[in-house]
Amino acid sequence: MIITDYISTLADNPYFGAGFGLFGVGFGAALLRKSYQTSLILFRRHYMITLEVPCRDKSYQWLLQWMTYKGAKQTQHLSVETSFEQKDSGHVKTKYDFIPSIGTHFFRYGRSWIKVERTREQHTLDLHMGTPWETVELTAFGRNKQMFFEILEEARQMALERHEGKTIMYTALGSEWRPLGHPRRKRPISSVILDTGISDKIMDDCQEFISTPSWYIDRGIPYRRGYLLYGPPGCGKSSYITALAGELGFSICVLNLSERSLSDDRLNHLLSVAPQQSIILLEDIDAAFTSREDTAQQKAAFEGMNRVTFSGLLNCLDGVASTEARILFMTTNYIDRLDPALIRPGRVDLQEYIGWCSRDQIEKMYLRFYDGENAMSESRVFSDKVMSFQTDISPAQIQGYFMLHKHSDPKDVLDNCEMICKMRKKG
Ligand SMILES: Nc1ncnc2c1ncn2[C@@H]1O[C@H](COP(=O)(O)OP(=O)(O)OP(=O)(O)O)[C@@H](O)[C@H]1O
Repeated sequence: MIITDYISTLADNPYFGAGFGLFGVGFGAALLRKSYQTSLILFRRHYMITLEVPCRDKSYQWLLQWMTYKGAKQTQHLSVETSFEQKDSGHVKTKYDFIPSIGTHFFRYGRSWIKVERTREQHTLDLHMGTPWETVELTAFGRNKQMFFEILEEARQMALERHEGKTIMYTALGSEWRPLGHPRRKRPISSVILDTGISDKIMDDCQEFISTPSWYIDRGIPYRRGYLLYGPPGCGKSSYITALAGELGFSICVLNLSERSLSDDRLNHLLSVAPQQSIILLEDIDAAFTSREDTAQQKAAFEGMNRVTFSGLLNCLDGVASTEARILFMTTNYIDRLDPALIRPGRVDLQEYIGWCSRDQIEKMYLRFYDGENAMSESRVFSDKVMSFQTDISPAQIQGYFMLHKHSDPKDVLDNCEMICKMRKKG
């Protein structure tokens, strides 16, 4: 009784009525907001698709390029990426690419709209690169993931087309491979003139290796092949490997074993994450390690120079078998300084001496540089003269000499041959 009296007095109280009304409005608004949020979440969950691409992923760079070409026209908020491109004429051109900046952008892709959110974490670093952590998130209506596959594939194709006819050189940065400068134009294999049969022998071996993965896998043999090119400087070891990579459509990952920050673990990691279809190149391998039979004094000179140990390197070379072809090239000027363990079969499967010019090489080099009507006979005279010096001549010396006589008469070229001996051994 007392309670009903109390309620009826409250109902008559205008302040209470107004308060209750306000409470009702607030409650209603909160309910509306909550249900709006819930339905938004449900809508996003069931009717929208999202793709997050972190900067560590391989497709991140492709996607940025894709956004540069597809999206930059459709947004007004841009950041710039400056690059230099060398033309065939040698002229260097500066290029500015506009990438949609950090923030939210809307692009049209086919008939759909996509929201592209590029974010950069101020407090998180990509520890390997030392750069701020970035992600790109794509959001679209619908449930069809196919669109994202198409975008990634388009971005990948775009990246491949940019590199068509080029050889990409990679260098190790932290625990990752990063392109070193711009992709270079492929060097024609015919421009590197080695002694008869050597070029074909290496090329055939590589091609045979690449085309027979199942042969290795069926027999439980690790699917990798090691090559050693040795010989005096300036005879074409590096040039040949570059040309070979171009011919095979491979990129080149150059590793400097003398680098101080390279540890056994990092080397192992780098070898296992090398880009697909790439040649790993360890140049001047003798500079990093000497033969174990060398004197203690010599050993001491190398100890502490870097953190890759000899046994660490051997382990890395023997590393985990992968289904991806691994082609590793080593070069040295001094094969006798190498430890036999480093070049035993399995680590080095094919070794070739790339030596001083033979008569045949000299003639072929002449014909590559001069193509007058008497070039054939001139090339023979030229090679006779060079051979008569009875001294070791490298192709780099011959190339250096021809460069001095770019526009000279053949007669001048033949008459001044002695200059070749004065050229530095490596051009
Ligand atoms: N066999 C060759 N045919 C054509 N050009 C060559 C040849 N050998 C060397 N050259 C030229 O000489 C220069 C030096 O050659 P390269 O660096 O390939 O020699 P290398 O044997 O790797 O020397 P190093 O042992 O010092 O590294 C290049 O410009 C290259 O074009």
